[in-house]
Amino acid sequence: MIDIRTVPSTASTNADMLALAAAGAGEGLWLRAVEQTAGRGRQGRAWVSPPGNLYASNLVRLRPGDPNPATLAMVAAVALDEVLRAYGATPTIKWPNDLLIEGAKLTGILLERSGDAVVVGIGVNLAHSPEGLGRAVTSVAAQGLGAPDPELFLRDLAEAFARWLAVWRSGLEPVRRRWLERAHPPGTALSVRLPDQAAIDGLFDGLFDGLDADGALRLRLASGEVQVIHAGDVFLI
Ligand SMILES: O=C(O)CCCC[C@@H]1SC[C@@H]2NC(=O)N[C@@H]21
Repeated sequence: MIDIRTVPSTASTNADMLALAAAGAGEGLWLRAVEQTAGRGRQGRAWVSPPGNLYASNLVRLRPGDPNPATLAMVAAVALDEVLRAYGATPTIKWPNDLLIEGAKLTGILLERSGDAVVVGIGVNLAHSPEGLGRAVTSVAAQGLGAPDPELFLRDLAEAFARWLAVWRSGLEPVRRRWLERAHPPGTALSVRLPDQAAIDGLFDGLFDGLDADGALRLRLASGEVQVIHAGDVFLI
């Protein structure tokens, strides 16, 4: 059952949802904050969170036989893509889980796990595109579409997420197929930075070669070899 709670301000809805999960909250709970004072991004980065954009976290309780929990980011991405299209935007998905418009970042997805609880945190630039990520950013409003009401947007997103979650539970493949339909095409030039940036081989350039069956990125290197990448930052080049 979908249950949406809204608070005016908090440090991070992901942190709050992890605490709620530890206290026994059930699947389907969403927490939205009008603003966050310590929003969390991927790989330890901050997520600047002024009022006007969507900041929300959702709780999934893993069940035996569920696909790889990391692929819940794909569930979030295809649900977000569907709702954004209903609002008139035409994003492109970039691995692992960014939605972009003309190369500029529109959304962020952060998964955090504790035992059988996976918190799916979602930020969507509805009204503003906060700078400081070191990359191009955009918002729905900047696309000339008007800024959607975050609460109404979240209701649509919660419904789409629940539907795609049920699909995911029947197997990853339909989610993977929709993800690929909405992603940049095969052959797109990508640059990948692995999480351990100090590693001597931490940067790969190559061509997008789809996803493997588990949702990992396939990158075709200049040598022709395909590198399968499970975690990292990906840039369009
Ligand atoms: O770096 C990214 O791309 C992921 C950003 C995720 C931000 C969202 S906003 C709601 C939830 N609460 C957080 O603290 N982070 C996520």
